[in-house]
Amino acid sequence: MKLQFTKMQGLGNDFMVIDGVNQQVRLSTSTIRQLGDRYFGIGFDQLLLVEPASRADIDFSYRIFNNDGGEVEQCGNGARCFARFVHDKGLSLKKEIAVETARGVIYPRLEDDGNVSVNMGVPQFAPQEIPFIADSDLIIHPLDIDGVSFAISVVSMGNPHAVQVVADVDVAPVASIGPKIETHPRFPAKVNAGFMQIISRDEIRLRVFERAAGETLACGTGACAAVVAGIRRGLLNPRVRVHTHGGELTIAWAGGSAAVWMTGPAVSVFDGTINLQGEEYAA
Ligand SMILES: N[C@H](CCC[C@H](N)C(=O)O)C(=O)O
Repeated sequence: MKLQFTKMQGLGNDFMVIDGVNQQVRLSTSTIRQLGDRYFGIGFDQLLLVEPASRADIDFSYRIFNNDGGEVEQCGNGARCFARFVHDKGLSLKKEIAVETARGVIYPRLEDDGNVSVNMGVPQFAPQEIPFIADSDLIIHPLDIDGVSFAISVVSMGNPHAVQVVADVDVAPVASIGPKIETHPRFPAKVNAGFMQIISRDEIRLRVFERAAGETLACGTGACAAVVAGIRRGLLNPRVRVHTHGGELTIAWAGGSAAVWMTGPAVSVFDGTINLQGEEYAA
C-alpha cells in the first residue's frame, strides 16, 4: 500500500508528516520505528499525524510519535510544521487553526513574515505525569544522579520537561547526564532533559536531550519549558530569544495562568511516497 508523506523540519527538529484526513492510516509501533530509522527508513525525530477534528470547535487532531514508536502528548516544533502542512496541502484556508492534542488544544497561526506562532497553552507544574513534584510552588528540585545533586525545574507543556541552568551549554553534560535524567525513576513516564545557559534576561542558549529521541537540534516544548522555568526563578523577562543548535525561537509568557507563545520557522523539505507492507494502511 502506498502512503503519501511530507518531510518537514522546524529548526532542524525533523518530522515525517502524514495526512490522516485523506488517507486512512494505521501504523504499528514497529512500523513507526522502521520509518524513523535514518539508515533503513525515512528518518525523523518525530512522526506527526494530521487527523480530522473530533468536535465542532476544533479544526484538526494532532498525534505525535517519537522515533521509538511511542505516542506523546505534545511537540512544539511539530505544531508549527503541522500548521504549514495543512495550509500548503489545502486542508485548511485559515491562518489560525485550533488543534487538539493528547493534552489540550493549541492554536498555531501562520504569520505574514513566514514564521508560525503557536499558543502552546498554560504550563503546568504539578501534572499527573510528573508525580515527582511534592509541592507545585517549588520551582527547583534536587535530583540525585550517581551521588551528584542537580537543581532541576520541572515543567509540563503537555509533555514533561526537567530543566537545569548551566554555565555553558557547549560543555554541558548533555550526552552523559541527559539520558540519566530522561530515565530517572522519579519520572515514571520518562522526561525531556533541558540544559539552559542564561545570556541575559532576554536571551538564553538551550540544548535538550529529548525523551525517546536523544539530543535534537531544537525542541519547541523544551524552549517553552526552559523560559517558563527561568521566569519563575526570576532569571528571565516575559519575552526571550532562545538560541538552539538549529536556530532561534522566540518564547513569551506573562506568568500565572497565561498561555506560552512560541514563534519560529516551519519548512517543508520534500514530498514522498512509501510502500507499506501488509494491512497497516488502507487508502
Ligand atoms: N520528545 C518529546 C516529543 C517531541 C518534543 C519536541 N520535538 C518539541 O519540539 O517540542 C517527548 O517525548 O515529550
